[in-house]
Amino acid sequence: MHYLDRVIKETMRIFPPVPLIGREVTEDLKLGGVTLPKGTNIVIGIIKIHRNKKYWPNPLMFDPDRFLPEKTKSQSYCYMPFSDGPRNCIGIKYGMMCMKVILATLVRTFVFKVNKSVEIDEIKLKFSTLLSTEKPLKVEIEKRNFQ
Ligand code: HEM
Repeated sequence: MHYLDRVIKETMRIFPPVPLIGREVTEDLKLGGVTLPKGTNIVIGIIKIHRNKKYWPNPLMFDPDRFLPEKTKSQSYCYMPFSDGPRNCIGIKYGMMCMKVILATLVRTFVFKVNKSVEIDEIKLKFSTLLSTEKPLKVEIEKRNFQ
């Protein structure tokens, strides 16, 4: 389950289900040489942060070991699929638990195959409240044979 945990985290780094969040600036905020006046509406690009090579070397390489316990200490705000701060997701633990149970059940029951693999940088994304792909990604599913 530890490896599955890292696989899910790495998947949500490259493909965060909630790619953007909005906030209102409640007081004048100096940020990188500009001042955002109180009342400004801002969009925080979670997906942009998750794919920024300053924080994630070779960002489009799928590497669950980025989330090994000894490597995760300094990442904090570079990784926030569930947002962060006082209004972050209240369903983090439940959401993680559901994803692990569902994935473990699917992998135990079925074999997943692709005819043609697609590179991560070739996957065109649609940005909305929730992230999705522009075109469906096709996967063949067969019942696993336990004999
Ligand atoms: C993979 C699963 C999930 C992801 C990626 C996710 C992501 C997020 C994100 C990014 C936010 C912050 C939105 C913002 O700041 O504007 C949020 C808020 C929230 N999430 Fe989730 N969520 C997940 C599952 C769940 C589940 C399972 C529940 C409930 C059982 C839940 C309940 C909530 C609630 C109530 C808020 C609003 C919190 C507030 O405004 O104080 N989420 N979620």
